[in-house]
Amino acid sequence: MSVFQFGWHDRLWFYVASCVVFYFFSAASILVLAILARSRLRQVTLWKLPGPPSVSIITGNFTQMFDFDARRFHERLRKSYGRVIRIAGLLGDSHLVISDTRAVYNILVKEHAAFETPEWLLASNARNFGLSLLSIKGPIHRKQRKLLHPVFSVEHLRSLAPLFHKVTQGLVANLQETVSEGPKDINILASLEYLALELIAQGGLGYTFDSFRPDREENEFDTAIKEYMPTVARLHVLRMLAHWIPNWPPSVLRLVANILPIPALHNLMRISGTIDKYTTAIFDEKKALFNKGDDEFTHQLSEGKDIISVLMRQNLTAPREDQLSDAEIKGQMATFIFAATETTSSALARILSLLADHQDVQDRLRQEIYHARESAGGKELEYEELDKLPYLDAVCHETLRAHSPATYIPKSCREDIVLPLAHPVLTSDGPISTLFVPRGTSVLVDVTGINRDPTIWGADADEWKPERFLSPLPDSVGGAQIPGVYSNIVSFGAGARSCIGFKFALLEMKITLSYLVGSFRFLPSKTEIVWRYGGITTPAVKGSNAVGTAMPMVVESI
Ligand code: HEM
Repeated sequence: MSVFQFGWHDRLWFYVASCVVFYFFSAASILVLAILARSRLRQVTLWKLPGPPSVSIITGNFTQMFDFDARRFHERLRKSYGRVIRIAGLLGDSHLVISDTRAVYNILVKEHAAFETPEWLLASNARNFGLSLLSIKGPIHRKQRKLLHPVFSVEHLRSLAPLFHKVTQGLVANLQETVSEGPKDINILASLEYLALELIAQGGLGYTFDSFRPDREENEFDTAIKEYMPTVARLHVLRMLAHWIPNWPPSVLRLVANILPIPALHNLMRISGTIDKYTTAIFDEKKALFNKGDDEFTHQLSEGKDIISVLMRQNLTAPREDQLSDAEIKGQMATFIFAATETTSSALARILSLLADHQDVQDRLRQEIYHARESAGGKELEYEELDKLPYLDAVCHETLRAHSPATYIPKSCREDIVLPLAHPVLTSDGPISTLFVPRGTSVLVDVTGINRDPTIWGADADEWKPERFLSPLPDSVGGAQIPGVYSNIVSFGAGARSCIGFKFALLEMKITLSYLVGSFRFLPSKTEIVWRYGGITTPAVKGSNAVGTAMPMVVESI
């Protein structure tokens, strides 16, 4: 006989409970399906646009689009489907990839309020960096931008140039020591990452990570910076759900995330914990100095000229409604470190890699730098002197054009809108000259698509040719009216959300190149590298599965 005895009333209860559960889940599924069907039907016009076939009912084209090796797929998209492309997202959602200049001008500049940063990206940035430019929108974003704008001005950057020189000299001394016994194959990316980190730490925060101290070893913060972009790239699909996650305290979220069997998520939790620990410590130290008065503040490493110090002073005198809270200032600190490090080190790595492959360009650049130094009486080149070097400028401009660190700028359409197009698009119903974008549609502005459009730049658009920027550009470039804070290219975005640090990045790149190319010869390594996509395009050793990135290169002192 069974141990359990069920009477008729138990069976009745069991039957009723099963019915309730069954009907509840059926109703919930029907509701979810109805919501999904409604949102997919709103996008019905987008189905007629050119685009690749979806490869999965659940993830659409996402695995092809956001994979580490996605660069070949991106190129195929551009070459095969044109300037307005529909790709499939999660559960049949339609995403647009756009490189039509008129449409992009409207997205980034004219209608920027309708095309905001996607909610999932704002929410994910808020969790990792706190309340900063990268995690807010609307009037608060405008308020932060207004207060931050002057500290990124040319006038202020000019005052930071001596600090940039000093930090870069630290890198040169370090490299001289490494190659003192002859040419050596080293991971130059690691040096560039330390440099970018140290420049934003000293110039942005008035803090030092002692990056070039001879006995310095990689610490948890260096690892966090290096692994952040590749880790979030691995979590792309999960991050798209970030804004649905409840607003629990970070410790609770970390606990829950660590229970889930997703190693990249555990890594992200470790990274965001490390960011918070370090930025809180740096902020607290700075705030204590600030409260002691101006004398203490100007005795910082940066003499109080760093971006956050200037911001804290400005904040004190700003009208109350424009002032930033402590949490907002701390958020900017974390944001600057992450926005400035991986992007500029990747851009510099790309330039050195191209210079190693084009020794003639490297020689010509070196001659220009030597000549300028001679004319300056052997002194360090001032901001204006560096800015005026035409070949150095051409090398930077052309590299950022042909190899933009950010391939796409993600936006989300917040209201039904009709975008004008510079070029008609052939849909399955025939050609269209305007594009209807329904509310809720995700849009990827294709930076590389515009930067390399052959109808704008000519048949050699895919080639890296710094000379391009030494003579007047073809009329097609001016005629295309390319939106961009950096002339004629979209690599730093455009409009209200364009890169606030673009002049900082250019100054950093030019000072670094003037020292490195002036002191060393760069030659290709025998170890093959590949450029991996992951939000920012970064180099890695071919075949390596390491999360972090690397770029071996032979460096010779001259
Ligand atoms: C080569 C280097 C860099 C590249 C290619 C780059 C590119 C970009 C791009 C494409 C955007 C997004 C525009 C948009 O969403 O519409 C952006 C935003 C941003 N960048 Fe940069 N960036 C670089 C360096 C820097 C540096 C050095 C800093 C800080 C010192 C910085 C700080 C920021 C910030 C704070 C934002 C958010 C602006 C906002 O939402 O208002 N970036 N950057």
